[in-house]
Amino acid sequence: MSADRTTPAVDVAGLTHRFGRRYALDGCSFTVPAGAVTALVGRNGAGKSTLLRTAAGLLRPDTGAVRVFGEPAGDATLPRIGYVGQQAPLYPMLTVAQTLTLGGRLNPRWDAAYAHRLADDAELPYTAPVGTLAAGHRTRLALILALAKRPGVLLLDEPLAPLDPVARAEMSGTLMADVADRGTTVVLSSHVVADIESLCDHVVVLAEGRVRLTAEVERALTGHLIAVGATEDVTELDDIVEVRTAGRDATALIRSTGPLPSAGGLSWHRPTLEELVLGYLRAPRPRPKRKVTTT
Ligand SMILES: Nc1ncnc2c1ncn2[C@@H]1O[C@H](COP(=O)(O)OP(=O)(O)OP(=O)(O)O)[C@@H](O)[C@H]1O
Repeated sequence: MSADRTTPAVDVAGLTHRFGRRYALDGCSFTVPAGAVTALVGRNGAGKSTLLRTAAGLLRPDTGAVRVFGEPAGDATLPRIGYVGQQAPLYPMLTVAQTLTLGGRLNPRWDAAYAHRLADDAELPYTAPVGTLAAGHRTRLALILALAKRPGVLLLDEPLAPLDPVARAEMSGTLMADVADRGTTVVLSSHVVADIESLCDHVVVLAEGRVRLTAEVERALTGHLIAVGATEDVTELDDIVEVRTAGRDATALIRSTGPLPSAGGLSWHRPTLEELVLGYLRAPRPRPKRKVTTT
């Protein structure tokens, strides 16, 4: 199944979800283009897992909706979704081989040859019970189950975190190949900017359950500048996302699509992805607009 590139793979509209009185998601809206890799970035507790679970149809939001290829996320979209949560959902008593067999029984579009190729590449021990596997092997098995299901969208919650650097590179390569060969859409959460840099075309930054930035990576980088200089000059600038001071100097992330300025007594450069993401993660929460009352 190739991705339909005219409809967003995932359309998140006004998503709000509370656990008790705490807002895990607070009016999140963004779209995920089909056939691309989108990174969901945010600090601990920002709402990434809640968002991915909602998109997977495993959690019903209080308000708002998620559509997957135009259909409301839920039972009907499950066959098109490969979801791997942080706690890889595997049966510890089953062996690797039995787990792959079960994957084949549960998923109508199961690609057994692909599953075995990926398991061979990962050097997974077929006869070992899953409960005895190292954390990295368990994660790879969970990813293989999701990939061999041949989904249209892969929703991966920190998929690379438990992997060693070699396994990380191998798994990244597998994901990239799946995207290139089959047009699979991938949404993955991560804290590691290097992973995002090497894998992702789009980025969504979440903070306190709200979307702070949603953009194509290249466009986001060319749409911002970093200014460094005397605090009184830097803080005068327009469109500041975030500013940090150190002694009498300050560094600011600024929204600007213009060329690098050469004057003004400041030093300017385009942000790296790390500077951009950190700027949005550290930016103060935008204040709610004041109501204007007329008499
Ligand atoms: N089942 C739950 N019951 C109560 N609160 C929850 C539950 N799941 C998440 N939360 C709360 O919702 C907020 C968002 O959590 P979530 O796990 O989505 O964040 P996250 O960005 O994935 O964090 P991390 O990077 O640490 O995994 C947090 O305040 C968390 O404590």
